[in-house]
Amino acid sequence: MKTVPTLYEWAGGREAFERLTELFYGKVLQDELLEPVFRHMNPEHSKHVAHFIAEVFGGPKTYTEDDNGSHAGMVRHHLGKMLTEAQRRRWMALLLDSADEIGLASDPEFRSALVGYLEWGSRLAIMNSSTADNPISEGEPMPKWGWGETGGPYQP
Ligand code: HEM
Repeated sequence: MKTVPTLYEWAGGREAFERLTELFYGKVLQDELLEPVFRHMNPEHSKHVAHFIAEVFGGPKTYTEDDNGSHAGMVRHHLGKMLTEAQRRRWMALLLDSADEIGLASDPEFRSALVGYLEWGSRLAIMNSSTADNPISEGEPMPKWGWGETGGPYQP
């Protein structure tokens, strides 16, 4: 039986995600729509986001174990930020430009999974940014993303 690699393995592991977010947040700070919301980001921000996505994609538990993060903690960073759809679209565009520029795997299957995850996560980030109440409780597991489908319609 063939073993299916995780998205994390396919992408090239931790280093690939760290390169991706490093380039991306450099672009963000040059962008007129996004710079105002990221101006005061933590110096570890880029690494934390890389580790979050890597863990969701089946990599090691770096975000939850070494960075002291959690799913609820990640969501908390977005609460009350009042992010807009225009900012989300720019965020997506710059992240996908960065993926191309670092030469991240560009096969249709990987990119479909990557874009699917980023669309899902970025839309939730915008929704969460318009409330003060965290919809995710402490202790809830990290999301998991693989090669397949999301598995059902949106449930509020
Ligand atoms: C898949 C989508 C996303 C993921 C996985 C994600 C992940 C994260 C993580 C892990 C943090 C905490 C970083 C830290 O510990 O320093 C964070 C913070 C933040 N994110 Fe996101 N995010 C996503 C989408 C977005 C989008 C679309 C926006 C805005 C357009 C956004 C805006 C922010 C802001 C403003 C912060 C706080 C920055 C600060 O510390 O000042 N995020 N995000």
